[in-house]
Amino acid sequence: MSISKIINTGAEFQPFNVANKIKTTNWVTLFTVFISAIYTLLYLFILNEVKVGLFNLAFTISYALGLLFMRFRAITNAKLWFFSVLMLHVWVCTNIFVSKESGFHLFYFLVPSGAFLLFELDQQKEKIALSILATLLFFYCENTLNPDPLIILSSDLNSTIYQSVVFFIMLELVVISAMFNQQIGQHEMQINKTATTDKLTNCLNRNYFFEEGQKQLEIANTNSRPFSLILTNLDNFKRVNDEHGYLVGDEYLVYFANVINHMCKNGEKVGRISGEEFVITLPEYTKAEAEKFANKLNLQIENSPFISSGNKTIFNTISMGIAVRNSSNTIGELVSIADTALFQAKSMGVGNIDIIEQMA
Ligand SMILES: Nc1nc2c(ncn2[C@@H]2O[C@H](COP(=O)(O)OP(=O)(O)OP(=O)(O)O)[C@@H](O)[C@H]2O)c(=O)[nH]1
Repeated sequence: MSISKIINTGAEFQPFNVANKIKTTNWVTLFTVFISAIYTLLYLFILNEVKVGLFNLAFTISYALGLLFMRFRAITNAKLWFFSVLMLHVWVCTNIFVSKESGFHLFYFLVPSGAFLLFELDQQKEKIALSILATLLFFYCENTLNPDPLIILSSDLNSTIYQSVVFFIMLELVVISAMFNQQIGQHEMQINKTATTDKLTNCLNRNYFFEEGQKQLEIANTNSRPFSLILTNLDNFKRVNDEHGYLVGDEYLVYFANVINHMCKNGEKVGRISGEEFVITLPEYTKAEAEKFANKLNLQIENSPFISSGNKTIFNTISMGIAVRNSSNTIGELVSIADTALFQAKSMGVGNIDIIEQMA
């Protein structure tokens, strides 16, 4: 089983934020299995303490069992299991295997930050309960002498183990912080995408298109450069839905958006401003160039029928209205002019283009 498969255990088909936390939990679990395995090897092969080594191996396996909970989608239980095993393990190390001089109980410091990283935002009870429990256990271990440890360590070995504990805590803190940063970054990207993009076609959504289009238009207005805009409308799209079903209609919209996007290589912005209406900004395009672009798009759609995933062939046409900037417009005004042109194109039948050039 590959590492990425283990990391993704239980995350399949989960919403983005839940999947993120599951993957992080699986990472932390794997990392802890790795650290615990190192101590198992230390007990078995350096200290020659077979009984303690086997005990520690049982804890190492117990951490890994958390992945089984994930596999069966018991997500909260998997997280609670992880922290329970961790706290019990630290307690056994400090109070049975060796003594507090080893510093094993410092691992309790990781519990609050780990709990806040791994549990969901609304799982306050779990986070607070685990943090309080870890604090209490830390003070219990700190103030309890273990007069009869299973392994009596020299002060040098105690010091080595103490330093290894501090090292692993630092390492885990770095890993936890890096994951935290990554989670925040991914969430920001996701929020940004949702706020700006049309989910079906990946074109700009209506609001963001108007923002971006306005920026482009202001540059053109300031520098008195050509600027055109095309409003496209699929002809008789209702019939596509009615004849082939809504899902095929969706596929057609994605196909249409891809055709437009493939033609846009010079900073044009493509937005989906309503169900079957797309709008394209054409910075630096004169009237003739905009017309050429529209004709090319028209031909592309008319000459290449769309074949759906269920092998349905759809021939369709588009109508377009073009607005050409000739004075200081807002993007809203240009879309509205293009809409008038589109209305005129539609009134002539299907597959037509009409163009309105603003007088200066
Ligand atoms: N599949 C799918 N259909 C959509 C979506 N958004 C809008 N529609 C459909 O688009 C169709 C638009 O219908 P109309 O406004 O009558 O347009 P039309 O059939 O293209 O007619 P004309 O524009 O006059 O050529 C309706 O059937 C809507 O349900 C979408 O996201 N997916």
